[in-house]
Amino acid sequence: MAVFTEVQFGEADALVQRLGMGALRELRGIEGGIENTNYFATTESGEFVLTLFERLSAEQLPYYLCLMKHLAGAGLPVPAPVADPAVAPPTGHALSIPAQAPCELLHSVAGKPAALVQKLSGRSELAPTAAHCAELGATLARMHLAGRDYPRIQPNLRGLPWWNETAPVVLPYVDEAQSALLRAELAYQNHVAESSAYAALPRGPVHADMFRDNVMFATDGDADAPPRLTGVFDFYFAGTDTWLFDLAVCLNDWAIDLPSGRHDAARADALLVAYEGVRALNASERALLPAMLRAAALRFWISRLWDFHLPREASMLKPHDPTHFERVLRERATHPHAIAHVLEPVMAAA
Ligand SMILES: Nc1ncnc2c1ncn2[C@@H]1O[C@H](COP(=O)(O)OP(=O)(O)OP(=O)(O)O)[C@@H](O)[C@H]1O
Ligand SMILES: N[C@@H](CCO)C(=O)O
Repeated sequence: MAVFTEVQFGEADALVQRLGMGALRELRGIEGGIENTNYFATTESGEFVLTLFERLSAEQLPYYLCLMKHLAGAGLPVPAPVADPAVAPPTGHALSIPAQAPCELLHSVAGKPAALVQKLSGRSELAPTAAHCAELGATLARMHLAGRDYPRIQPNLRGLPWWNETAPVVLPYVDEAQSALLRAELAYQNHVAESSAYAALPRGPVHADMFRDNVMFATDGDADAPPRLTGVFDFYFAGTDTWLFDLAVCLNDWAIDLPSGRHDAARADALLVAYEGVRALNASERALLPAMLRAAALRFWISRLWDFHLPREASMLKPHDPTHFERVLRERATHPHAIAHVLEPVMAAA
């Protein structure tokens, strides 16, 4: 559980009242999450999540908050951030808006930038079936398409430049074999990023962290009804990147045998078929999927090593296990064609 910054009831109350949500009834620190401070806030008008951003700056945040608003407006199950009625939304094209311009979705609490978003109904499914993966795949593709007319651009701040910068910081903490793997994979990913096939990949705003614990499914249906995805949250690692990287992050988390790190073919197949039911992968994407699965494993191996060995103070914090993504990366690098068995049925269905 992570509450890095304690919020006084009175300060949260003042915020929700100013935003027109009525008086605050309850404020509860949230277990889970390692990046930001999160509280459930129940007010007279409903349930919300109050997030205080611990690392992201007020200049970076409008990209994420406006993206959530954009996707929610396009009908995606994404929590809409609550706007401050006293702050006028900026006018003109998003690219012409200075980063320091006031953002109606961004507030300040306990000296930190903060947002208030709708609380999603449902719960995360930590043991997903092929049916959950199909819901996820279709939603991911719809999100990619809905992001095409999102005008803001901000790089994925946990992309290749961050891996290059952070690897030397974590290398002193790993053993020789791990160090060799990390350095070799980084060299490979730098090489892939320079290729013309990589330059040709379609891109746009991507979530880049759509793990099982960032997605909700309905709990109100009968037990035999197919699962229904009710929400995607935690967009604070989003950025402009390739759609394929986003898909690879999802495959590595949703369609995997957790103990071994191997692909689960039935779940990977369901996820890809559903994704392609909304948007077909092109030839460059098919060719680079094995490389992006490795990239996605490397990204989370590095960030977990970083969080594990260089932790921050938090009153409630459980860092994730870095060795999981080391295992996934070894598996993807040793069996780059494992995903081909999954792509074949997708190709046949297309
Ligand atoms: N909009 C929301 N609706 C319902 N629950 C939410 C919402 N946002 C966050 N939560 C709850 O808060 C918990 C922590 O949130 P989150 O995953 O965003 O934490 P974080 O520290 O920002 O991110 P990370 O997953 O990167 O560690 C989630 O597991 C979920 O239970
Ligand atoms: N989803 C990430 C944590 C937040 O970035 C992980 O599992 O390492």
